[in-house]
Amino acid sequence: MQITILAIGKTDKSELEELITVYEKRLKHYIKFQLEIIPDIKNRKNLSEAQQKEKEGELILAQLQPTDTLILLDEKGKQYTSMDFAQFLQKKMNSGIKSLVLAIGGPYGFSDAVYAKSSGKISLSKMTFSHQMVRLFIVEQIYRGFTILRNEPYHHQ
Ligand SMILES: C[S@@+](CC[C@H](N)C(=O)[O-])C[C@H]1O[C@@H](n2cnc3c(N)ncnc32)[C@H](O)[C@@H]1O
Repeated sequence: MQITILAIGKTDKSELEELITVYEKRLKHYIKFQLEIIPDIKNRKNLSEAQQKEKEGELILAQLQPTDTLILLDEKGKQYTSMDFAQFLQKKMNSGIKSLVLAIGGPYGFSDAVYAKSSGKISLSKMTFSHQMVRLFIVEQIYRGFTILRNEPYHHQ
């Protein structure tokens, strides 16, 4: 299985980005992994919030392959402990799917079309985080999940 984090927004040279790269590199020892960034829409000042969400939704859906299983990072989604999230990853691998795509939305979240295409929603907290922080948190949790599955000394209960 391959895991892709699909995110709307900018890449920048912030300290967060550096940390994301650290976990990205670590994760690649366990699984095929990629972070795919869809650049911000240009001229979005002319768009209403609904129009921007719609357009971002089209860009997200255009990236998907028929073999992708799409899960959304969404504050209204299901919350997991890290142990349960590790089991979630294991179950996805056991199910034989080729590709798990974890999507992070833009400033106004996901369009209805994206929700309709998704197979589930995961919440990292009831609080709202910036898309950049969500990138870091999810990549660290995926890494943590694999260390749990391998019984490696990273996660302590
Ligand atoms: C700035 S937030 C958008 C918030 C927007 N009000 C919404 O309804 O989703 C940008 C993206 O970060 C992700 N995100 C933010 N907080 C999250 C959380 N607590 N759990 C999971 N994903 C989150 C979601 O993918 C969201 O679309």
